[in-house]
Formats: sequence, structure tokens, C-alpha cells
Amino acid sequence: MLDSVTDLRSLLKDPSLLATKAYVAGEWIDADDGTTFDVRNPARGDVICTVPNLGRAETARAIAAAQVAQKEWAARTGKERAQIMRKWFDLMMANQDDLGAILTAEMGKPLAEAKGEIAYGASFIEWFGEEAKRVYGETIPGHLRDKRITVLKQPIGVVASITPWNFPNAMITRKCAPAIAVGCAFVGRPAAETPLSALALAVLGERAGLPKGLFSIITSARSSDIGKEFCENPIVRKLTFTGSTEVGRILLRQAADQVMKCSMELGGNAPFIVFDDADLDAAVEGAMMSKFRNNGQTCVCANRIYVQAGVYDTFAAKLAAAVAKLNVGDGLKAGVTTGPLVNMAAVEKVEEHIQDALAKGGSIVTGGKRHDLGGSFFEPTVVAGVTDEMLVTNEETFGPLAPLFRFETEEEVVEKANATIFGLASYFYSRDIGRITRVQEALEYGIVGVNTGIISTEVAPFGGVKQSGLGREGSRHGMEDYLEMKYICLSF
Ligand SMILES: NC(=O)C1=CN([C@@H]2O[C@H](COP(=O)(O)OP(=O)(O)OC[C@H]3O[C@@H](n4cnc5c(N)ncnc54)[C@H](OP(=O)(O)O)[C@@H]3O)[C@@H](O)[C@H]2O)C=CC1
Ligand SMILES: O=C(O)[C@H](O)CS(=O)(=O)O
Repeated sequence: MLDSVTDLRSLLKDPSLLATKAYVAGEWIDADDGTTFDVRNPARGDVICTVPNLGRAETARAIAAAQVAQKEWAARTGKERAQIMRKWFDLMMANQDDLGAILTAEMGKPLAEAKGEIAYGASFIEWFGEEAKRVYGETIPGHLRDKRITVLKQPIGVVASITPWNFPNAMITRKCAPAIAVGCAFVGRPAAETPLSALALAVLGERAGLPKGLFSIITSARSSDIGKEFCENPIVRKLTFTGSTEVGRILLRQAADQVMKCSMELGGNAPFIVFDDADLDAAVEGAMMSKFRNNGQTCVCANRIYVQAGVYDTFAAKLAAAVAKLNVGDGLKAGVTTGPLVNMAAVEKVEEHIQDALAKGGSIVTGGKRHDLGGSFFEPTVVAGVTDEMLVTNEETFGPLAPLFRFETEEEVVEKANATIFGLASYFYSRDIGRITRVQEALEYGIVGVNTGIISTEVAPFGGVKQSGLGREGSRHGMEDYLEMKYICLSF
């Protein structure tokens, strides 16, 4: 527990992991104009440190250096790339405690969750480092006797990345790991709220042996300027983004001018369905994990909890009892399960959804207001009697609000679950194999959790349909987004 996060270094075994300069072309730099911006601790609001506020010129230099480094990196064997990525993974895990403390300090999630994110983020470096050796092409029997066809998979080139504040380590590694594994270079711009975890990744990547220029981190509060440089610079061949659907649309429009390949991991509105044949205790545990992980600030959180009429009251009571056990506090304090929201805007959105639900007939089961700790702390909340007309039904809350909907039939709930522009994650609990088969196939989502509330893993293709995104991250499928396919027709 820190007296103040301004002495975060005193908490670290290796204080050099708390880097406060941007990492561009293998150098630690200030902004050209010398400007900086504050990095604040959400639990207290005080300033941890400042970092450089880079603009388009510095970003262009990072991109130019990436183009040079990428050529040499792609010429290495997959095994050579894999060896450096393994060292990067080993360094991340060896420094898990420090990386977790830095993450908690800038983002607010409890230290145990932050350390868990470091392991999750490192798993992408490990997994794709292994896959670096398996970027296979194919041969196709010729269409004429004197023709032979070969298909090559080659790295797309310089990749630009924009990531959100809610997983400041894993959202970067889920992108840079496949990109670097297949031979691309990577220029990342983390959210202004959480640059320190990205910079710590750069410190360890440098130590692992990533060549200068291959991996750059642009710290900046000028998000739209950096985004425009990424979309307009002709050297950039790929844009990968994780964040809201609203910003995803902006970036897709900007990238269209260069017909740039884009991967988009966008917003969600996950239904969590509890059927009357479910194991209710398991369903409550799953709902707690899905809804309150990262204080509800994940794109795959249960945003709508549908409970079949026969078990509604029992489930509501069990869930409320579990929610009441959450320990809200400063994430750096031992035993805390629920940290602050990332900022006051997030608090206001949760309040808006609660007030709207109450005004339209909903009722508070537990929580419902700002926490006595003040600041951006909020009481974990369950609201009952939620209906389709409420804001929470169609908007992502991105906070600790569990809205309960009552439903009668399987057909009704599947129709309601699918009635959204989003299609990222969905969940349901049932022990009837016929129902499980029907519902898992009927849900219009990129991800379906059956009798589980946690679906995050490096081995599976994570991503959404409809307006939740384009492309997949994780699994072998996650590599394809960073590869170009070349067809060679040999006449002999
Ligand atoms: N599908 C997924 O895997 C995920 C989706 N999300 C979604 O993101 C939202 C919450 O995250 P949040 O960070 O608020 O999302 P935002 O979309 O507001 O921000 C995401 C990133 O985009 C940057 N950004 C914002 N505007 C622009 C712009 N015009 N050009 C370039 N970059 C820009 C932000 O920078 P800055 O903050 O500095 O302005 C941030 O780094 C929720 O909707 C959530 O569902 C979040 C995580 C994962
Ligand atoms: O940012 C997010 O919400 C993550 O994509 C969710 S997960 O990958 O940790 O499940």
C-alpha cells in the first residue's frame, strides 16, 4: 500500500520498469515541443508521473524506423524471432509483480487482477512466439501441365496499433505478438490514461533483444492526431484497434482512403442467460466473474442478465448476496476485489443507466450509488425489473451494474439476446443438451460461453460480429490478420 503513487518506484523491485519517456525507433525520447501530460492514479486522483505528449512528426519517425527494422526482422527465421519472443515472455513473467503494480497504479484494477492480466498478456507473446515457426504456405496442383502454383504467406509490413485503457498490457500484446511473430514491425499508441504499462513492455522488449525500431510506443494525449498519422502515412499497411465502436467507425473511415487493412475489436452488449434448468450457484459464480471482472470495464462483460421466470427470484437473491461480498477499495491494497472506475465520466454513465432504469420501473436490489470512498468508486449494483425500453438494454454500461431481465421462453430470450447492433460475447447456463445445442447455434455473437462466465484465452479466436468488430485476435486465426497471401504461378 503506497502513501502516494508518486513514490510508485519505491514499490517496485526494478524501478527502471517505470519508464517516463516515449519509446521511438529504439530511443527513449521527449516530445519535440517538450510538452507532457499527467498519468493519474484513479483511486486517488493524484499524479503518478508525466510522459511526453508526442505528435504526428514523432509518430512519422517511428513509422519510418519501423519500415527499416521490419525488412531485417522479416529476413530472420521464425525460430530466431521465436527465441527473442520467448525471452520477452520470460522477462514479463519474471517481472509480473512490478508490471502488475504499474498497471494497478495507472488503471485502478486490483493488484491480483493486474497480475492476472500480465500473465494473460504474456501468454500471447509465448503462444505466438511458438507459432512464429509455423507460418505455412501451400502448393496447389497446376491447372495446366506446364504450370505449378505456390501460395506464400508474408508479413504485411508496418502495423499501427491503438489500444484502450481497460487492459493496458494484454490489449497491446494480443496485437504485437502475432504481428512481430510473423515478421511485422509495430508502432503502438496506448490510451492516454494508461501509457506506463505499454512503456514497461518496451523496456522488457528491448532487454529481450527486439531490434531498434521494430517496436515503438507513442505516448500522446492527441489521440485523433496520432490516429490520422496512422491512417494517412503510406508506410503503414495495417491498423489494429481495440476500443469503442464509435471510434472504430472514425478510424475505418480514415483508413478507407488508403484501403488499409484493419482489425477492429469494438464494443459489446453481452447477454448472460440463466435458464431454469441451470446450476444456479454456478450461474451466480459465472455472472460475478463476467459482470464484475475489472469492475465491469471489459467489452465482454455481461451487460444484460436474462433469468427465466421460474428461477428469477432465487437467482436475484443469490446474486445480490454475492455482490454484497465484493470489497471495494484502492487496488494496491491487499484484499480489495473491486477498484475505482477509470474516471468520473465512467461513473456518470453508470449513474445514467441506473437512474433511467429506476425511472422506467426498475428497482435496486443492492448498491445503486457512488461509494462512500468518494472519487470514482461506485457501489456494485444489481437492478431488477429491467425492460427493453431502458438505456442499459441497448448501451454498454462499462461499469459495475448488473441489470436483471425476467423471461418466459427460450425463443423469447434468444430473440431479445440478438436484438442489438453488437455481437461480441454472449453467455448462457443450462444443463439440457438439446437446449445448449439450439441456443449456442442461435446466438449471433463471435463468442459464446456455455456454463462459463470467462472466455478469455490466447488459444481461441477472440472477436465480434455485426458492429462489434472485424477480424480475430488469438489462436492461429489471429496471425492471418498480419499476413499477406501471395500466389505464384510458375510456367516451365
Ligand atoms: N472489443 C474489445 O476487445 C474491446 C472493446 N472496448 C470498447 O471500448 C470502449 C471503452 O474503452 P475506451 O478506451 O473508452 O474506448 P475509446 O474508443 O474511447 O478509446 C479507445 C482508444 O482509442 C483512442 N481514440 C479515441 N478517439 C480516437 C480518434 N479519433 N482517433 C484515434 N484514436 C482515438 C483512445 O485514446 P484516448 O483515450 O487517449 O482518447 C483510446 O486509446 C467500450 O465501448 C468497450 O466496449 C474496450 C476494450 C476491448
Ligand atoms: O478489453 C477487453 O475487454 C478485453 O478484450 C476482454 S478480454 O480479452 O480480457 O476478455
